[in-house]
Amino acid sequence: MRVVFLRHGESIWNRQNRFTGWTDVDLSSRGKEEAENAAKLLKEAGFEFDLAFSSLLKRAIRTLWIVLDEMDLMWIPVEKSWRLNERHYGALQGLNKSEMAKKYGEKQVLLWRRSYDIAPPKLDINDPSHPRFDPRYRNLSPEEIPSAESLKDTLQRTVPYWKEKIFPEILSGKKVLISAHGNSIRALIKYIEGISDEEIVGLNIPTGFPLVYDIDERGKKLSSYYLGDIEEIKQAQSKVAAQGKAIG
Ligand SMILES: O=C(O)[C@@H](CO)OP(=O)(O)O
Repeated sequence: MRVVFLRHGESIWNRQNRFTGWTDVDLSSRGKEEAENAAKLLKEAGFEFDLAFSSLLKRAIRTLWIVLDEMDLMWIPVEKSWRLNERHYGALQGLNKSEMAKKYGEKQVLLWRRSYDIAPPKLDINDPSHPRFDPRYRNLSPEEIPSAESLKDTLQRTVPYWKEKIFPEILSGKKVLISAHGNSIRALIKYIEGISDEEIVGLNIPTGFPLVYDIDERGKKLSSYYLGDIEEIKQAQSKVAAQGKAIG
């Protein structure tokens, strides 16, 4: 059994190196090209899909639209859920990662960005950008609506969705594509691979490269690989890691 994860193409705030989280920022023009390229890679490798999942954020949705359009698969069912959203970056949303590293140190920024159980400072509950004011989250209970999330919090909402909605479809033989975000994908991979809390710090997902997982009937990893040029992918991963450096 197989599933493909795709982190959305570069967003406007990725380009500006700002913490994004649940802020609904669109793709940059480069991000759109990355999505087109992802579709090309999938087509060239002979992939087909019966069903797709995405978050409720337009950078993942538009990436999926572009991929499905390029693959002539716009007709397949798509299920969107807040559970696949990026982790909520709390009060850091909108701030520049490199400037935060200058102000608080690279170590602190690494803890905020990549540690398993440290959550960033909370977004004020009365801040107009708080998700409780956003109609797309109106069906969530107050306990489900975050003001900030650690990777652990993100895992606690993505894994139940994987178990209840996504994995049963894969088990029934469907070919599934998941368009999501750096940290919602990290959370799912942590679960699928059984990566330790310490090791997860080193995992960075680049934008726009399809990530293929072959899994067993328990949903655990057999093997995984990216589609695309290995050197380009490594470079893109290092670039993501370096966004927390105090340079520039
Ligand atoms: O800002 C964000 O929402 C995420 C993804 O772009 O960033 P990071 O890689 O720092 O977790």
